[in-house]
Amino acid sequence: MTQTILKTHDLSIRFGGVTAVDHVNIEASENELIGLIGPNGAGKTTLFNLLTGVYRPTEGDVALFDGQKLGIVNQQSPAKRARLGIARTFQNIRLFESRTVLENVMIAMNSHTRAHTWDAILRLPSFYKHEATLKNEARQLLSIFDMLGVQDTLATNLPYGQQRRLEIVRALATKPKILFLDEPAAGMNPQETADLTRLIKQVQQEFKMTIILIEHDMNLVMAVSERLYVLEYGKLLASGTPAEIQQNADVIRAYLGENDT
Ligand SMILES: Nc1ncnc2c1ncn2[C@@H]1O[C@H](COP(=O)(O)OP(=O)(O)OP(=O)(O)O)[C@@H](O)[C@H]1O
Repeated sequence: MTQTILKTHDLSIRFGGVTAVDHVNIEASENELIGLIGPNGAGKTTLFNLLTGVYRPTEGDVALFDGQKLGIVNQQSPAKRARLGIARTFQNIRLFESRTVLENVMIAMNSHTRAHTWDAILRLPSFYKHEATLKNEARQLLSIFDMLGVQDTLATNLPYGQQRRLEIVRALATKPKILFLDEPAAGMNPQETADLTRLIKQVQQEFKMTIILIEHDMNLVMAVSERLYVLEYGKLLASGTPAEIQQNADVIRAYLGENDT
């Protein structure tokens, strides 16, 4: 039986007069791949910011489970949230540009494993052992993403599509239980998008993690998602399988309305 790993209860946030997320109730199970779609300004990124604890809700909450209730996301510090198993990528790329690809991944791992500061300062044997283990794990991750060949390249010198992939590798490096991807295909060319579609599926299968993604590329989101939630004006408009959503009259109207403007 699949276990619920995340569940929201009447999740809402208001900015002045705008209710950007309005009493949204969603849930995700272990190893499930969920797409979050909706017209521009529907509240998708704001919902992500609530789910990952960046924003505090005006009303409602986000609970995480691991067989039992782990805690309410927005009551935890960012470090505690990472330890609860949440990782995300952002619409705009946030890499350490002047560090190599390998260093970028190792830094992400290190922030998660919390290397012992004194070991590092004193250069104790345990420091070198820790460093070697991290390097090994980082290289394994890069190899899955076909990026071992660029491990010594500075992040800033990578082509755009590879920078986006590196962001996903960095998020995976923290060994999350839930991975949030905010428009991972934004700005990618069709070939890069096709490669990414395969990779997202591969990550879900190999790492057995829950993935929740926002994506405007309908081919990608319909190809990878097992279930979709559709937002409109901050409210949940529909949920269902890709086939159900593609035939949902309310969803078609919401998207056609967007194209009319
Ligand atoms: N910090 C904020 N302050 C005020 N209003 C905000 C803030 N963040 C979002 N909003 C408003 O909330 C609504 C939802 O915005 P959001 O960015 O979440 O939509 P979205 O579905 O992610 O859009 P897009 O697909 O264009 O990225 C919009 O009306 C937006 O202007």
